Order: sequence, then structure tokens, then C-alpha cells
Amino acid sequence: MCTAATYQTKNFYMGRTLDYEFSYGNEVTITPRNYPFHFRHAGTLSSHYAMIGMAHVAPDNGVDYPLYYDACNEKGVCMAGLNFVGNAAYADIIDTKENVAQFEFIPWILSQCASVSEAKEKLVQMNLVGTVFASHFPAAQLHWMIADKSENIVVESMADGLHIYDNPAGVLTNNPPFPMQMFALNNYAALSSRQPENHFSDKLNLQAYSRGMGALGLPGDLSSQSRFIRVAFTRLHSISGSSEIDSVSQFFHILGSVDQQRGCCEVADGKYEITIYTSCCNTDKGIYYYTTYDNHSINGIDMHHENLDSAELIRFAVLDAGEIHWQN
Ligand SMILES: C[C@H](CCC(=O)NCCS(=O)(=O)O)[C@H]1CC[C@H]2[C@@H]3[C@H](O)C[C@@H]4C[C@H](O)CC[C@]4(C)[C@H]3C[C@H](O)[C@]12C
Repeated sequence: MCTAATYQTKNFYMGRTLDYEFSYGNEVTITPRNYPFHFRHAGTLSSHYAMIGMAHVAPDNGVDYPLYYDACNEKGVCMAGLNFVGNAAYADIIDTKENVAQFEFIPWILSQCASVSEAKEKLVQMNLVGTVFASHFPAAQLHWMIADKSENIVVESMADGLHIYDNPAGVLTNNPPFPMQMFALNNYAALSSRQPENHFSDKLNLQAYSRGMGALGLPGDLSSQSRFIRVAFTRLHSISGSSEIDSVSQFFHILGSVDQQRGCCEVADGKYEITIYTSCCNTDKGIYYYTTYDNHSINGIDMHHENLDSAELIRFAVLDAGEIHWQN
């Protein structure tokens, strides 16, 4: 399971949890402006917007290629891919369209679009195809959130075509398709961050005997529908200062509401899904923050501290080891 969300304070933030039972091996990866993208069907882009995000880097014709999971570009557009297993379906190649392989979707949008509005224009001419990166990497079955400070959309490629939805909740998880996730919010319209009043019956003296009872009924399990509701509630009620540390700290608390602990979600005999990493990107400043399952300290990488005019990927190994700051 995975969850992505956005958050607005003085700056605009987007991040995700990456939940899975094993890691493909990922690094925080900056693609500078002059790294040539050789798209499989859509030609070569020699110069483009720079981006930073989490990627598995693999050789492609002798050159390192960034297989992004989530990323943000220097214009403040960000994008995350989340599992959509059983529902994702990619199209066949159509000669009259711009054919984009599923693994190229994040770089194809982020390298060329300065806003979600520009991304929407690109999507009109795009045909998302199932071309694989390599034979040992079958096409990932995903759907995507694309956001900037003004707009948030979800893109789902299904057997009946490409769907683009506005995302007023600012959240994406996994199955079912996005319109069903949004519809389920209707069931929780009565939930509140305030204490409840007794609407049950005036014949009974019902009391709020504990704090937090306004949100009684908020689903606590790890299913993607429940995580969608829980993160939407947490995000929409979130209050924080607008400084960088206040905002980033609050963002990690929002996604912390759907953190997956080892042992609670068994996906095969003895195999458990966990939150491998949680990310938070300051999309205005191009800073990528992350924590990992064992490393709860917030680590940060600022793309503007690197030479963004270069032509080679800039890669940072994830700091995975947990640390305790002893005070005596
Ligand atoms: C497994 C990841 C998604 C995690 C997730 O959504 N878990 C939820 C599980 S469930 O639905 O609730 O069961 C996805 C997100 C991004 C994916 C990767 C990226 O798409 C980049 C390449 C794409 C290649 O086709 C496959 C390898 C790959 C390197 C992908 C491997 C894997 O599918 C990743 C890492």
C-alpha cells in the first residue's frame, strides 16, 4: 500500500509513503537539465527542467536511467506513482499520438511541464503504453497524482481508456479507482475534530467521555480505502506553523497516520508490507526530505545545491540506519 498527499503552508509540499514487502533499491536522484532522456517512442529530449525524487537507477544502453517512484521538478510540479493492481491497463501504440511508456511517465511530464495546467495539455496528446524498461521489469501497474500549488489531478489508465480526475481531497492511495475512493468520503460526513453532540436520542443522556470522539468511526485499518479516508481527514484538519520545520514536521505527521508497522499486513507466508520510506518534497524550493522504516530522523537533499546544468544523474544513497540521540 502506498499513500500520497499534498500540504500547503507558506510553501507547497507533496510526498508519499512507499509501502511494500521488499525494496527494489532506491536512491534520491536528481536529473539535471542536460541529462538526455531517450524516450522509447517519443524521441530524445536533450535539455529540460531538472527534477529530484526517489528512483531505482538502472542501466539503459550503458547509461544510468532514473526509474522514478515520485519526484518534483524545478517549476514546482510533482508527481507520484502508486500501485493500481488489477485496474491499470496500458494502451497499444498509436502512430498519431505521443506514445509514452509507463516507466517514462514521471520524467516525461516533469521534464516538460511548468504547471499541472501544462501537464493536462500534454495528456491530451499522450498515449500511455505498456512498453517495459527491461524484460526483468514487467510494466508496473500504477495510477498517478500530479500536483502543483494550484491544481491536483489523478491519472488512471484503464481498459476503457485514460481518465483524468480533479483531486480536491489532495490524497491518493491504491484500489479501488479514484472516483470510488472519493465517493466513500460521503460515509464520513459527520466526522469532526470537535467533540460530538448527542444527535442519537434526546431520551438518552449520552456523553463525550473522552477527547477525540468527534472522529469516532474514522477507519483505522490498513486497506487503501481506509487509508484514503484517514489521510484525507488528517490532512484537511491539519494545522501547523508555516516555517519549514513546522510544515515538514506536520507533513510527516499527516502521512504518519497511515504508517505501516511490520507484522500488521501479511501479504504472503511470513512476508509483511511495511512503510519502506516516507517522503516530503518542498516543491517551491526543490528540497526532498525523507525518513525510512528504521531512520526516523528527517533527511534532506536540496537540488539547488547541485549543478543543475550538468548531464549526469546525481545520486544519494538512502540513509537507512536508525540512530538514537543519547542525552546522557
Ligand atoms: C511497488 C511500488 C508501489 C508500492 C505500492 O503502491 N504498494 C501498495 C501495494 S497494494 O497495492 O496495496 O497491494 C511501485 C511504485 C513505483 C514502482 C517502480 C516505478 O514504476 C519504476 C519502475 C517501473 C518498471 O516497469 C518496474 C520497476 C519499477 C522500479 C517500479 C517497481 C514498483 O512497481 C514500484 C516501486
